[in-house]
Amino acid sequence: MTELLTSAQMRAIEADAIATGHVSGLEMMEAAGSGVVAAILAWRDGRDGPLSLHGKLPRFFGQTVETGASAVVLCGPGNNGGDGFVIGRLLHRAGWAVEVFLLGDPEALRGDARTNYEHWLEIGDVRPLSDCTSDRWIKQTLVVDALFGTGLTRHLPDVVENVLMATANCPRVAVDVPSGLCADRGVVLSERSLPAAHLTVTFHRPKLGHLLADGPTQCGALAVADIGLAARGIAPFKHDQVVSEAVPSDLRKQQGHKYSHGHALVLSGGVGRGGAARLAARAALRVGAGAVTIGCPPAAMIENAAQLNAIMLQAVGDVGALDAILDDSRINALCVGPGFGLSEDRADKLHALLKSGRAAVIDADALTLLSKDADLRGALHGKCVLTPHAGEFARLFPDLADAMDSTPDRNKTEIVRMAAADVGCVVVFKGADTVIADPTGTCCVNASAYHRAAPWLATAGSGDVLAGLIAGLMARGVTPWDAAQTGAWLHTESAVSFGPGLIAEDLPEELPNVLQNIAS
Ligand SMILES: NC(=O)C1=CN([C@@H]2O[C@H](COP(=O)(O)OP(=O)(O)OC[C@H]3O[C@@H](n4cnc5c(N)ncnc54)[C@H](O)[C@@H]3O)[C@@H](O)[C@H]2O)[C@@H](O)CC1
Ligand SMILES: [K+]
Repeated sequence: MTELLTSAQMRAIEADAIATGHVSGLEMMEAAGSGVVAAILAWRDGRDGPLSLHGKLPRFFGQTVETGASAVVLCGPGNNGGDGFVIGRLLHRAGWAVEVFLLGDPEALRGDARTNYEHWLEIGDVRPLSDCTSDRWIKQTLVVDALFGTGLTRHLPDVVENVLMATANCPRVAVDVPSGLCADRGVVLSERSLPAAHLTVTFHRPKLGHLLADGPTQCGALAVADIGLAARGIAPFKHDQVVSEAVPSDLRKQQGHKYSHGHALVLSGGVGRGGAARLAARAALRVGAGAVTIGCPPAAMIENAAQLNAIMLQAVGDVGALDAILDDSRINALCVGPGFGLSEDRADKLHALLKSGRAAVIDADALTLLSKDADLRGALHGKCVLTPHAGEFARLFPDLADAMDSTPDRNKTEIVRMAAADVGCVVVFKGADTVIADPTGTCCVNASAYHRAAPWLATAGSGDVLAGLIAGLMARGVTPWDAAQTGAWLHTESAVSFGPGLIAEDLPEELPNVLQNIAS
């Protein structure tokens, strides 16, 4: 499990390591610079570097050893700039021609950044960033972006934006965070569309901003370098302060008959609206629920019967009929929302499902019903999992959605934690950066990014499959939290494994390959 840190947490870890004498700031800065240079050399030489790399790097297209390697290092006024001076020195030692530019007054440099600035002055000079004009970049020199890291607090100055725009055609390495990207929220603090880095090398742990929102696009590929803190992990943070990357539960099946693996009931909409529920039901069955039943209005029985084999079918006329089905105590997980409809009788049925107290995935139309009806919302309980996309989230939690868009220090993970605490159950806020939280503050991110990027997952019916996966896992007895996290993880893995051209029907069919890979 990898933890994702905020800037403040990274600063606290560094300060604690320094205060306890574990490592000095100067040693960390040297290790940071050396980690970046190791990654640059590996990229240039087309070999696997010493750092594990997330995502794909393009072939290095700058100058080579044979043609003479050159780099321009852009340094900022803080410790990110300090890393830049180390990188300049180490690249120079490796035989590169290096030019260094600095934003701001050299006299204002402090601490370890100042020490490394002075070391660099023994090698070469430092010119003002404003001297960087665009005609310098036609040589395809490697650009090292050490302007701002985790200390970025406001929009970029014009001079920085101009230089970043002028580097658009150059191979570019970002130190810790691409300058302009907020390390906590993954949003770009600039009105302009800044060119992305090809490679970002961060330190100790990825930051939230590397995975959220625009982070993956801006970072290019991501590498993580140790700076002497590996043994210190992420202490001293409590579980409700730490965000992890999503990981799957152990999905091996024990021996048993079908009902010992649970029975999921998926509610479907009326005639011509059953596809979404069928997708969810198929995913629930593929992920290992022992039995799956679709409950549909009587008029939709023929349509569904014509499409289903292993999935069972029951007519659900009114709420009384639903209650009768729910009398079967073997039904232990519910999925409601995909193609469900919004009429009044649907709200009554949703109420009956919630009243049964069973594990339940609430998706799509069921979320819209919830957002309109306080009684329904009040019937949510700890075994529910809500799976809103951005629009549904904004309808359910309008104040939180506003705060995420307008409050600089609120990121998606904090917002989803607050939503989960509000409704008292697990919330899965879907997107390329899916964030999952439970009411106790446990939180993880399942990012379809870097080596797990699957843009083809944005396809009709993909959300229905996710709802079915989570319901199927809960039928198997997996807790709502683990089912949400594992379902999201499997959803991405199936999409990555299938590749481009994917449609929602392919996701459940790809699942056996994914399950067999994680079991081996
Ligand atoms: N001991 C440490 O703290 C270590 C820090 N490291 C590096 O240090 C970085 C963090 O250093 P800092 O906290 O100094 O932060 P930064 O170097 O990211 O930037 C902070 C400086 O930029 C100014 N600033 C922020 N936003 C601005 C804007 N939009 N326009 C103009 N000025 C702006 C701040 O006032 C401050 O002077 C990390 O990203 C990492 O690269 C590494 O060297 C590892 C060790
Ligand atoms: K940077």
